[in-house]
Amino acid sequence: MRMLLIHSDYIEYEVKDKAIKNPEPISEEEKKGRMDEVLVAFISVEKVDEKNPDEVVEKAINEIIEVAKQVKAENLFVYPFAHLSSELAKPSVAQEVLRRIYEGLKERGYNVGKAPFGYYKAFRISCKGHPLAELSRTIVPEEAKVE
Ligand SMILES: Nc1ncnc2c1ncn2[C@@H]1O[C@H](CO)[C@@H](NC(=O)[C@@H](N)CO)[C@H]1O
Repeated sequence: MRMLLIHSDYIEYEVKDKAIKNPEPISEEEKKGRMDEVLVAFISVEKVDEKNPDEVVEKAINEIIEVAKQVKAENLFVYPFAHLSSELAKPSVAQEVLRRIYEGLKERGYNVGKAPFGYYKAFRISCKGHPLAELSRTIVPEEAKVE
């Protein structure tokens, strides 16, 4: 899994079109969204994550919360983003992994937003620009690590 973490003044998105055959069903109001004072996690779920989805979900949640505490962000935003890797997991696995990360962050008491899965979207973001405002993380299951 590859994550790009951007501490932002705001993130806003607008759904433009379907990008896969069966995108996540969304309501009219979910076609646009905005969140202010937010740590945005752009996430590409990778093929290697299919070896142990449970483990990568847990690790991703912990990594996002660790950065949220460092930058003092109370709002989080999970953004499915298929552009951080050339070894993507299939959409069905990716959608479930992203859903579990979103739910797990909410369960830990954060105010969490998400962008819909499986669409082309326009988005605007305002990065805060401080030294910890732009971070990346790579997460792999233990068994996938080469000795
Ligand atoms: N392995 C994966 N990890 C994360 N997201 C993934 C994915 N496979 C499919 N998606 C979702 O389907 C859209 C088309 O690839 C993706 N859309 C996007 O990435 C938008 N930024 C528009 O390009 C995304 O919603």
